[in-house]
Amino acid sequence: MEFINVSKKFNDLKVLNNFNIRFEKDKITCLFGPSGVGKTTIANIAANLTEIDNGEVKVTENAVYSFVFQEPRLLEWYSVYDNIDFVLKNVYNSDKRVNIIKDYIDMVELKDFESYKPKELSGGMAQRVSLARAFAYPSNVLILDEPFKGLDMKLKREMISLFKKLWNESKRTVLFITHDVDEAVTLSDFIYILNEKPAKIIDYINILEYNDVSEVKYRLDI
Ligand SMILES: Nc1ncnc2c1ncn2[C@@H]1O[C@H](COP(=O)(O)OP(=O)(O)OP(=O)(O)O)[C@@H](O)[C@H]1O
Repeated sequence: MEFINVSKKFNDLKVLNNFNIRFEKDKITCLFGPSGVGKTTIANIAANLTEIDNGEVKVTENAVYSFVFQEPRLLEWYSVYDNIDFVLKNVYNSDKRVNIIKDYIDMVELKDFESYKPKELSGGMAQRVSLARAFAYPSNVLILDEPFKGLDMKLKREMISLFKKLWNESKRTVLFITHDVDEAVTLSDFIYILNEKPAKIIDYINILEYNDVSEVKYRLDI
């Protein structure tokens, strides 16, 4: 997926001006940078949720998207099971759905909670449902917009390793937005460091080129 000379303004605010970026297929690419720099705007353009003013966005053919946000965004009146079922209704027949949903509920270790409603879950459990829902959906592009923000350190580490497990079993092109150095270094294959307005890529890191993550952390410590 690639942006070529993309420009986007909100009223008088130029968020992107002739902006170029590339997201590799089935890799995790991180957009790292301060609040307001345009990370969510880039993800929304990639997902075709925001129109651009100028330029070109080349998207994988048959791109299908799923999302995980900071808030789990579950349907309050539905159970854990039904929240996942809801997004799969138009995709699979009921027999197939049952198997997929059970598998994913199992993978996020919520087997005993499938009939619980979101308000009966902890924040971490609710976020696990939203991860399961995003992976259960047959997307090939996954957008993670600060999905671990607000979780304590222990929960964050658990969620990151759970994410890796799910992703290793079912790889997709991931756009991962974060402000958090540890998250960026632990999860990403590639990191774009953004700054300035309109947004500029001030550094690009291929994590695979590093044996020592402390060097990457140093580069992210801007
Ligand atoms: N729909 C919109 N209408 C007007 N302004 C917008 C809109 N969406 C984003 N903006 C503005 O564009 C700029 C970039 O916003 P964006 O949400 O992309 O930044 P971000 O890097 O994702 O920030 P954060 O890390 O805080 O989520 C901000 O100044 C924001 O106020």
